[in-house]
Amino acid sequence: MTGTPRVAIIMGSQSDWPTMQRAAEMLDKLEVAYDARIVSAHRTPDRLVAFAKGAEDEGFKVVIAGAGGAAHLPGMVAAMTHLPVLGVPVQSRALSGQDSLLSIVQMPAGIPVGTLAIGEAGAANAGLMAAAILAITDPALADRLKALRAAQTEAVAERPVPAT
Ligand SMILES: Nc1c(C(=O)O)ncn1[C@@H]1O[C@H](COP(=O)(O)O)[C@@H](O)[C@H]1O
Repeated sequence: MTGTPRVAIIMGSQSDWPTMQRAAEMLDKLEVAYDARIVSAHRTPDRLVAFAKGAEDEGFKVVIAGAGGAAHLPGMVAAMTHLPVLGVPVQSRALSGQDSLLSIVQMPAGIPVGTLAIGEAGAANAGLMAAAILAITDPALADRLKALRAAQTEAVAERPVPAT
């Protein structure tokens, strides 16, 4: 997707990309430019601070942050930017993503993270949510969002195909 990226997709590790790719695919479908980066509160704290403090100046309007386990990334980014931050709990092996979910969703009042569902569905919905936020001031994108939803509705059969 060309154009200045309006959405930043950040993730704590390369291992999160198969999940976070669902957000990227949704934004591709909706023709929304994004930039995907690996940023970790734990392993690359300086990169985290530089990203979060500079995100607005870079032209981003929404941040999607995915992390697993002790998922401090979304909350730490939210602490350092006024941009809306959408958190995606990546499914962890040890605790199936319950740890990721709880560490992202339980923010103290004053620093919000819009938390999505665990795993790929959450990542896809984060892409949709980011697009919906941008669509408030972008009528062409709003039309593309409506068309995508209509196509999704159209694709649902009224009756199930008999099991073989
Ligand atoms: N939760 C975080 C953060 C963070 O919150 O900053 N940085 C990495 N991680 C997570 O560690 C998990 C395991 O990472 P590795 O697969 O690299 O060992 C990943 O799901 C990542 O998001």
